[in-house]
Amino acid sequence: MTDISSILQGGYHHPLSRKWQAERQLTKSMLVYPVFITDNDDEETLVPSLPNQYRRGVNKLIPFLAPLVAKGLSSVILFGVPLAPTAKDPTGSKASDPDGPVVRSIKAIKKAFPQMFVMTDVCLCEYTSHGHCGILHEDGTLNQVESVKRIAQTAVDYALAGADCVAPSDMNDGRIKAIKLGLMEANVAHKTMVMSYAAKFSGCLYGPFRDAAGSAPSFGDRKCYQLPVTGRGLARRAILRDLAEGADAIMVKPSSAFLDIISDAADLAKNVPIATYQVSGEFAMIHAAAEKGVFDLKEMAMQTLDGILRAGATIVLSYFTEQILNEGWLDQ
Ligand SMILES: NCc1[nH]cc(CCC(=O)O)c1CC(=O)O
Ligand SMILES: [Zn+2]
Ligand SMILES: [Zn+2]
Repeated sequence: MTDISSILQGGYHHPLSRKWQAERQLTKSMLVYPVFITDNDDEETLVPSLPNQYRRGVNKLIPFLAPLVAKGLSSVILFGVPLAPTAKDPTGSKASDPDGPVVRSIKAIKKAFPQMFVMTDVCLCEYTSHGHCGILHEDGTLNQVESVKRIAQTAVDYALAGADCVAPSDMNDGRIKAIKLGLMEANVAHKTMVMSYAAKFSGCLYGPFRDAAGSAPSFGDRKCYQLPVTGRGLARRAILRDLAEGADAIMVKPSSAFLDIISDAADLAKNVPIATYQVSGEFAMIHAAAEKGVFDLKEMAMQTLDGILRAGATIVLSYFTEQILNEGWLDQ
C-alpha cells in the first residue's frame, strides 16, 4: 500500500500556501510601541543599551510620532522618566503629577492624534527614591496596602488625563481590584481598559529598560514581587486572580522565553485579549546577535513575533514597532 499520509511538502510548496499555514498573521493593530518621556521638554537622547531608542521630552513627542501614525501606528505605551532630583521620593508621590511627563504626554497625544490608543504603564519605580515598584515597610519589604492605594490613584489620574488603558506593572497583590474600584468611583471605568501585567517574571531581561528609565532598585532586587522564572503555577494563579479582580486584558512578560505562559494565558483567559511584552533585553539581544552576523535582524524579529502569535497573544508591545512601520515590513 502506498502511504499517502507521508507527503507533507505539497501542502506548503507555494509562498501563498505557506502563508496559509498561519493561524494568525501579524497586523499593525496588534503592535504597541513603548515610549520613554522625560521631564526635560526639549530633550531627545539616545538610550545607549536600547538600539535606536530615545528618551524624549513632550515637545519632541508629537513630531516623532506623526510619521509613524501616518504609517499605521495605532497604540503607544508611555513610560515616565523623571530626571529632576525633586521628582523622586520614598512614596513615588510624583507618579501622576499633573505637570509630570506622563500626564502631559497623554494630553498632547490625545490632542494631536485623537484616534491613538494611549496606554500607560503604572508603576512607582521611576518615581521612588529607592527604585522599588511600591512603597516599602521599614524592613525593606513591599507595603502592599500603601502601595496598592498609590498605584490605584496613579492609574485613576492617568485615566482622568485621557489614557485609554492603564497597565499596572508593579506586581503588588490586589492592585487590579483597587484600580477597577477607583476607576468606577472616578466615573471613567466605562472608557478605561485595565491590562494587567499578570504574569511578569523577574530575571535579567529588563536591564536596558532600567537604563532608559533610571529605575534600577538602589538595593536588593525585585524577586519578592516579580514572579520566579520557574513559576508556571504562580503565573497561572496570578492570571486567574487578576481575571477575577476584573482585568480586561492579560499580559505576559517577557515573551520569547515564556511562550508556554502565553499559551497558558490564552487557555485560562479565553474571554480577554492576551498581550505580551517583548522586553528591552530581548530587543537588545536580537540586535546584538544580528550585528555579530548570527542572523538577519528582520528575519529574527519576525520569527520571534510569529512565535508569540502562535503561542496565543494578539497584542504585542515591542520596540521593533518603529522599524516595522518605518520600513514597511507588513506592507507587502
Ligand atoms: N516596573 C516598571 C517596568 N515596566 C516595564 C518594565 C520592563 C520593560 C522592558 O524591559 O522593556 C519595567 C521594569 C522592571 O520591572 O524592572
Ligand atoms: Zn516598577
Ligand atoms: Zn525578600
